[in-house]
Amino acid sequence: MSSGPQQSGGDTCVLSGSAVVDGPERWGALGVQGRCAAYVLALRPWSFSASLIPVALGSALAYKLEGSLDLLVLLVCATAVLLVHGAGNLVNTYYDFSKGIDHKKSDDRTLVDQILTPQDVVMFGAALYSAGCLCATLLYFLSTLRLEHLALIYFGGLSSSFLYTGGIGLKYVALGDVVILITFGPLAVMFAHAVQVGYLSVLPLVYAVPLALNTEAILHSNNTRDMDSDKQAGIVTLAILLGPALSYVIYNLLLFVPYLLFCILATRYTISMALPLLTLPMAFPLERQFRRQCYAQIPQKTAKLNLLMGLFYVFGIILAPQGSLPLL
Ligand SMILES: CC(C)=CCC/C(C)=C/CC/C(C)=C/CC/C(C)=C/COP(=O)(O)OP(=O)(O)O
Ligand SMILES: Cc1cc(O)c2ccccc2c1O
Repeated sequence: MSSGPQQSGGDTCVLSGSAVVDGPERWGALGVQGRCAAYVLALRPWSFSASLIPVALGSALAYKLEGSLDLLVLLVCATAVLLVHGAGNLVNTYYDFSKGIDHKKSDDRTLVDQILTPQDVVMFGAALYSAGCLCATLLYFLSTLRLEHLALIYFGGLSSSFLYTGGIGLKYVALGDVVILITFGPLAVMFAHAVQVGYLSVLPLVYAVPLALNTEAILHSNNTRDMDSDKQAGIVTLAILLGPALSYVIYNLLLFVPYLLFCILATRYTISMALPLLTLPMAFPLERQFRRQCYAQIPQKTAKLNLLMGLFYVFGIILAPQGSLPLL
């Protein structure tokens, strides 16, 4: 684990480093337990709330607006989405390593530090995709959603998770942000809603907007932090195209526009929509850290904010008086 001071933008940033790495000898010495921990950490579980919250949001909407909530369907749906997300993270680990993008100082050093072999990562990713497909099959039997609709959304999510870095590698041509905005927002929310109510609806897409923007803030801070090494590796991200100053503007928009939307919802519809505003005090230190270019832990801290903001958003929907939520 790296820790120490980093001079940046005239301020000193304290680096607390990634939680993943201790060195291959240590993992080897830990035996089966150590290998299991290596597999779990390779998934980068700190990011999982980004896919679980949209599932909670879609299910809360189904419960509140249609009165439908099946806990088993919710559990299987959350597992499917988590498995596809985890597999996407592994595909990202594999391709970033094979293209020489991950290095000794990267957030993800599973392959760089030989904690796992590329073969391990490929096998693990394939196992997660297979388990995800099993869950989708189970959902077909548990939900009344038509097969073609279920397959369309599920395989849309699965192919996005692969194509983010695999195949054409959308992340490498500055399209990663679009993939994240769509998959972690509208797609996952619509999926969770559709398996509960049994049909596709545009309403969850609209409710997904504030959450999707905040989730994209996680990725954008990640890409801003990695700007120099990504440039050296010859890939193009939105952060590289924009540069540090505009990237800061975009980060602020992604961080604060959702709060503006919650203010509008709270004043025009129901006060319970003001609940996510309770996380505003967590957003200001992130803005300051970004401005000082202390990027080290911003993605993880933004993910924490995303989890809390998302939870308050879901509670806000559940607590809203009947008939008070906008139906478009
Ligand atoms: C609707 C269904 C069934 C599923 C949706 C499930 C989801 C949310 C899938 C998205 C999977 C996906 C695109 C994963 C990629 C995650 C990601 C942004 C990894 C980070 O990549 P880097 O930008 O390389 O970050 P690092 O620098 O930390 O490696
Ligand atoms: C690993 C990782 C890293 C990220 O920066 C993410 C950002 C948004 C959503 C998911 C992410 C993720 O899984």
